[in-house]
Amino acid sequence: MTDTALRADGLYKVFGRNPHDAVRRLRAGTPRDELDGATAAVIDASFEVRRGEIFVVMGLSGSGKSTLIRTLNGLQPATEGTITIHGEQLTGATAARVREIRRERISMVFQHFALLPHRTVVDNVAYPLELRGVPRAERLAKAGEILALVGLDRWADVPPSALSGGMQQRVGIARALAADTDILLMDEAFSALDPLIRREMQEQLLELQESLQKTIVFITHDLNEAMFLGDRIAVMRDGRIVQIGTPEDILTDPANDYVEQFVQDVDRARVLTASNVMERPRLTVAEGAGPRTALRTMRDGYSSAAYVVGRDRRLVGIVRDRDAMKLVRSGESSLAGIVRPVPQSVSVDDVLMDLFVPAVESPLPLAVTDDQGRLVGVIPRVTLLAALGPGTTATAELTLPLPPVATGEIDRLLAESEAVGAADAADPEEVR
Ligand SMILES: Nc1ncnc2c1ncn2[C@@H]1O[C@H](COP(=O)(O)OP(=O)(O)OP(=O)(O)O)[C@@H](O)[C@H]1O
Repeated sequence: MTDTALRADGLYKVFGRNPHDAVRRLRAGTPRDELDGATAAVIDASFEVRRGEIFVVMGLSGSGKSTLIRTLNGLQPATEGTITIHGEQLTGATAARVREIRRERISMVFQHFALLPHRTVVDNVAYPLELRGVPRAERLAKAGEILALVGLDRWADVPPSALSGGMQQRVGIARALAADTDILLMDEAFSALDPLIRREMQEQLLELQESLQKTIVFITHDLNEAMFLGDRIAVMRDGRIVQIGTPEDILTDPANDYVEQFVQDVDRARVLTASNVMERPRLTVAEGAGPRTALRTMRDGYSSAAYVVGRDRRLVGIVRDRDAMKLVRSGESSLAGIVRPVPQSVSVDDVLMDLFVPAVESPLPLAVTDDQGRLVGVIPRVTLLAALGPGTTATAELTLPLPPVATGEIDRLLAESEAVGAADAADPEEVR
């Protein structure tokens, strides 16, 4: 089994007169708007969607998204090119086989829910199973389970019209899940919902996806939605895919001016993660180092505190300049007694939106750790603000809660302690 659930190669969909001739002309370089009598809705689309991935197709109205999705599920034949679903070619299959592939492999969720008004919620969800001839008791049991999954089990026996828009769309999703196909095609599935409900639905979809691991092709004209949901995003313009990439790729490295203009309005705080903006940690002291080394590091970094890292750069704690000074005064050679717990650290995958509170509460540039607890980066507050992109004007680091001890004072103390022959417990490891 391959890891590719769905793939398109050189796909064209042209409506109107002489579609194959139009494809030939497009290939020869004729602009799309000079194809008299023919509309090229999808032009030379090639991509693959991996199993378990949310692949978003994003573009303005008329860019060809709906046509692409209808071609992918065989509702309308491609003009040229191929579509492969789990290794089987859809393009070129008989109409009967296309219907079978669709039934077994692909479910759709539509913008306007497309529920059956005279059936109860549970019967709507059970409908795809009914089409497959699953006995009533069995399909109702399965539908009930899925309704519980989307939090609608209490509403099983009412007609869809008794539900709010968001709840109706959850029924639509439940129906698609009941079909138990690997691939879900979602066409502007949340676009008809109020913004707050829409946000909730996006979050719920991601939650469901964590456990279900479906292959989802999600169509939207909303870039924020695309960025929030997509593992990868294909940006369409005038029938062509102009860029395919992760949300971070598209935000930080737009392929052309068109994509760049699009991403200007993106809510970066929901897209970029700590790993996208973190810097190399500078203020670190090895766990085995002594208070004098720690003090020098803090003095050189004009900081009142530093991170302490152990073997493999594991984040161990934090030391403060005042505590280190006390140790030096008392002739102590090990840092161990003054290492405090790190008040705030974040993970590489946390989105910027979740970093603000920790950043405000952190006495040092925010520590970023990987899943093994290693210190892999830090985020100064100014970097966090700058990362929010156009319009942010912050130019200086905010003041630390506790200002560092004056360097002159530290210099004096270090000189005095050297004069009496004090030394740190161990040579500090090289910490980069
Ligand atoms: N059945 C059809 N016959 C002729 N032209 C069509 C047909 N369906 C779509 N088109 C044209 O193909 C182009 C792409 O339309 P499509 O609906 O795929 O875009 P879209 O990105 O989904 O836009 P929207 O979000 O408005 O639906 C448009 O120019 C549209 O007019």
